[in-house]
Amino acid sequence: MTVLSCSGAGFDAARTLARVRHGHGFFAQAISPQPLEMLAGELAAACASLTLCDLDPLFASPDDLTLARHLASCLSAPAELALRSAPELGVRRLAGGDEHVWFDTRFEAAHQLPNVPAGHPCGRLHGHGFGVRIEADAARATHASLAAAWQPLAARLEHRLLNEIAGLANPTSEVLAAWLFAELDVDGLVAVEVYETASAGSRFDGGRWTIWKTLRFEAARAFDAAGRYTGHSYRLRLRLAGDALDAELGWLRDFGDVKRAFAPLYDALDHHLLDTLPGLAATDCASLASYIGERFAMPALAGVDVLQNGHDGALWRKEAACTR
Ligand SMILES: Nc1nc2c(c(=O)[nH]1)N=C([C@H](O)[C@H](O)COP(=O)(O)OP(=O)(O)OP(=O)(O)O)CN2
Repeated sequence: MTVLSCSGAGFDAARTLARVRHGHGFFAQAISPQPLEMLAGELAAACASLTLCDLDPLFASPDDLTLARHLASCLSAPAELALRSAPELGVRRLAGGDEHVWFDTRFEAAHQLPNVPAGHPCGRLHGHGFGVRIEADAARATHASLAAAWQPLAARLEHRLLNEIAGLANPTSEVLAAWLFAELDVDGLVAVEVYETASAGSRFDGGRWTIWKTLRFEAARAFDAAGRYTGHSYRLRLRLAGDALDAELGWLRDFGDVKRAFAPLYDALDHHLLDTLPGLAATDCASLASYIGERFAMPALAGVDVLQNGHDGALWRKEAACTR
């Protein structure tokens, strides 16, 4: 088990790429074993040093990967560094040095889950604006090649009833992510993520699925030696992982089951003073993530993310190497 810190910071800057001069609102996210305050301070300083800069004289080629490498090099511990240069585009540089590009897209479609128990809302014909993230090896794919590879899939999925498509008779997020992984013609494909709703999603990397359910809770804590209080709208992401789906239901575990099983812990956290929670050693995000990870006894639980302000927080992981 391990706990990592996670922090985010943005900067606005100009650059020339493919001879076109333009500007971006970049957003960087770093994940590292450093204490949160140290990671957040170093990332904020690195981003501030690029704020409102012309990047052209600073870098031989101010592309996303070069900037991600630069920001990672400003941190005093090895970190995973993700950089988003547009709402739908970004790169991810893992702590070990692997580099990925990702492209986000969407499609609108209907589906129903035919094997769920009677009365389950997903047994009814309904629909979603499905979010999709395609992530690939940066040495073998580009944002443009990912966007091009998506086009034939978009034509097959957009405004369709997914159950009528070969291979999607039971179109859960997990089945859809694996189907897209098989159907996408992408050199160096690393993973596909599918988001049915803003609060739940699934990732398939060719062998293993991760699913998550995101919840919010509102809580207070004492934040200094004088015992003064502050409060946060915490974002909590519960992650489960496995290398096989339930043969009939086509999922690792119903998102709704994850939420229901978590309800007793949720009730202990939401609208409470965290300092009074029995067994919680400290109220920083790392302590909270560990507390939840150690107490939420759901088989296949792989991770717990606790963010206190949307981008700063801690990631508890059952396996050290896994940040997604
Ligand atoms: N592991 C999976 N569980 C569920 C899937 C799935 O694909 N994989 N799909 C569904 C439904 O299609 C549903 O639309 C989405 O589920 P859920 O997150 O439970 O939906 P809500 O938006 O209603 O959740 P709230 O937390 O109440 O907002 C069900 N499960």
